Amino acid sequence: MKRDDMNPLPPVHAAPHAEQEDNVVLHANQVEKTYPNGTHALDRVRLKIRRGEFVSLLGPSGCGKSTLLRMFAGLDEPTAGHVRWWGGGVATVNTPGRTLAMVFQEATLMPWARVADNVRLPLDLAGIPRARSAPRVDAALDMVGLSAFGGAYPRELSGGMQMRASIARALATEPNVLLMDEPFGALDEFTRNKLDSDLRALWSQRDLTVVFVTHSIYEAVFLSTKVVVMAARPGRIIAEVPVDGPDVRDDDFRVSAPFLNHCKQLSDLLTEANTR
Ligand SMILES: Nc1ncnc2c1ncn2[C@@H]1O[C@H](COP(=O)(O)OP(=O)(O)OP(=O)(O)O)[C@@H](O)[C@H]1O
Repeated sequence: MKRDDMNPLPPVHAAPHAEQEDNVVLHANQVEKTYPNGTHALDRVRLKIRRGEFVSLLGPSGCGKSTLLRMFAGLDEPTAGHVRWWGGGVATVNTPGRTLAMVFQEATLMPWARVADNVRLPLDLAGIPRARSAPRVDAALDMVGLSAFGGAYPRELSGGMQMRASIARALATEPNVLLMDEPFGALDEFTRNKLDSDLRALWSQRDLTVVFVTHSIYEAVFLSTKVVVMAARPGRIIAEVPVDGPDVRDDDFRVSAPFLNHCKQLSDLLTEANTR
């Protein structure tokens, strides 16, 4: 028994409202990060992420992608500059309509707990009673195509299904912003493409802002409304590239001229920045 599809529905939201300042959800303003060991992980990073965008942070190992994502998650602080959430400080997060959830590279499921119990965990921790959390868990499992697996244990799922469960756990919190740190990096290419397609479809159905860390040019172009290109030593942003693609993206998009042109453009940018 295996259903490896996130629930396909028609898209409900259009392009991000890029021109409107009040739609800025996350703002890194001249953010610097130097770790205590002296590593200069981020150099004067300026980035605005607006409501409804799907933004990928793309760059080689060590360019500070995870560091920046962790700052957006409120898990780390800049050594200079500041991060703003919906125009305010970190206390703005977790107020109504302003919630974040994070998905990590590892699924990090509790092996002794059934999938539904794993997905319910953040709701239990938030003290939400079972009567209210149960429909949210069911809805989240349905969104990622795991309705039939709520009673299974993580070991009974494939790697791709475990990542779906991890995404469901984040979605159960009904986040406005989903922060994803290379969630499909450990999966085979076929499964990764499938999950990318389903994630893109899921995003297009919801009022969701996504920030997605990846090393993969192809994945970044397929998923994103905008790709933020980073370089290392020190970690910095070298370009922001809006992706010109259809709202509904399928395998045809992966071989289309705009897709291939964007891949070439990003490859050139990365090569230039990282061979200096
Ligand atoms: N806690 C830490 N202490 C010291 N240095 C750190 C710490 N975390 C990250 N670094 C360093 O900061 C730099 C940026 O790391 P970061 O993990 O943000 O990069 P990344 O682009 O996400 O890399 P990868 O793609 O390999 O995950 C790297 O040189 C890394 O070694």
